[in-house]
Amino acid sequence: MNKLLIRGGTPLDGEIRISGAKNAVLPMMAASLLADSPVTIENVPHLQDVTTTMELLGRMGATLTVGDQMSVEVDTTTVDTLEAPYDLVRTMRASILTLGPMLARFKKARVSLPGGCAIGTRPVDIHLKGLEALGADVRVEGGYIETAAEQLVGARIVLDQVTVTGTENLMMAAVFAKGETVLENAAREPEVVDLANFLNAMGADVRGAGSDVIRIHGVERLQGVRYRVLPDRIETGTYLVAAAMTRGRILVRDTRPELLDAVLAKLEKAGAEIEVGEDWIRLDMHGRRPKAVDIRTAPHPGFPTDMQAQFVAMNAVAEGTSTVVETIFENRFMHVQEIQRMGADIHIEGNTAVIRGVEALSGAPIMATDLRASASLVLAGLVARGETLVNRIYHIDRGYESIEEKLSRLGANIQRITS
Ligand SMILES: CC(=O)N[C@H]1[C@@H](OP(=O)(O)OP(=O)(O)OC[C@H]2O[C@@H](n3ccc(=O)[nH]c3=O)[C@H](O)[C@@H]2O)O[C@H](CO)[C@@H](O)[C@@H]1O
Ligand SMILES: C=C(OP(=O)(O)O)C(=O)O
Repeated sequence: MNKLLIRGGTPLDGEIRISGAKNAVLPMMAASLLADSPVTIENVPHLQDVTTTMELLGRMGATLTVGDQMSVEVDTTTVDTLEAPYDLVRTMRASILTLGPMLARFKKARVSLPGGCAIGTRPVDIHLKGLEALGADVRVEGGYIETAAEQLVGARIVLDQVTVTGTENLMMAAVFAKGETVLENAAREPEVVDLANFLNAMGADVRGAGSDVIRIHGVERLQGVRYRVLPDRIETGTYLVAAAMTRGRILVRDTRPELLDAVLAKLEKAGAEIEVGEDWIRLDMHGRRPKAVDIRTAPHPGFPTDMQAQFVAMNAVAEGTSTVVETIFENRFMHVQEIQRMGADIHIEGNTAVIRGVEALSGAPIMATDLRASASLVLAGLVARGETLVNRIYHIDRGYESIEEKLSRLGANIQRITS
């Protein structure tokens, strides 16, 4: 099993480029099931989740071709198996995103229930209620969601809770529905907007994405397009935090600063000097220790839960005491006990972590439990004295492209150990 060995203590210094967004490319690959001619997605990141999605679409019978410029062509005209099986869904929850498009285009779908994961129970009840509201017959049997509908019909759907993949699934399900579908209390994440733009480029009529009301007018068909996926704002934020907590400086290229307002505001509060251009962000700590910042996660445009763990790691070595409140997932503090093993002073009470910044962490063997928790442990390793060995890094490979190469380019002492 692969591990990362980190020798901490070097301030990061240099520049890197950001990859395409995992959480935008995965729904787009699923949405390619809606097109009746091949779709080409550009700026596809080299991630385990992308490989899993390619395998999933391949098993359905789609033809996938990897092209130049990080592009992937998906031809779903050859699809003959309308199922997302458990062995793939269990490794990647985002497989649930095939449910809406499969139902819309092929009138039926069978998708394994994703189940819980390290960060929480993560039910999909809102996805299923929404499909029923569109007129689908939905049954859960033997761990599988089975759904069918000859013709979906537009409806007004008020989502009980803001859900990103729920919004995306229903948006995709509704593209061929008769009449208008209105999604209220919709997620406003940039990846939802990117998916809507992608669907519209294929010929769909989706309006209002980025606000909490999305209107979808059903159309007859969607055709293939060439589309470039937006940059990954969470990868961007992770490298910025890495630079801030090592008291370093960084230039991040090929990103979109306006997608990170909440994160950049917190980094400035932590003492970082930040400069932005159209597609770049420069952060400089001028060698200073970061100041602790309070965090409360919230749906976009609030502070992203996917950046919470990284800020916990920064606060662990920052000057002062902070509170970090996780409001989206009930169990997203798995990184805390590992960072404590490195000498951090953190107390958890319910959904709140109280963090007293310490001068230094010390390297230790630690265990990654989920994607962003793993990233936070790597960050902690970068500032720790001595060696940190991060185990179970397959979680990191789900969402970070070549993390050790990018960090090495910034001067970090990090290497992958394969065994
Ligand atoms: C592939 C992808 O885009 N993943 C992102 C997506 O996950 P995902 O779309 O799974 O997360 P949701 O936005 O759905 O989850 C938000 C909250 O709603 C709850 N909920 C959701 C659906 C439902 O049917 N019932 C229900 O109760 C969840 O348990 C959670 O407490 O948004 C999360 C929140 O920004 C991010 O952390 C993930 O990185
Ligand atoms: C929780 C995440 O991803 P997923 O929804 O794919 O598990 C994440 O990207 O931090």
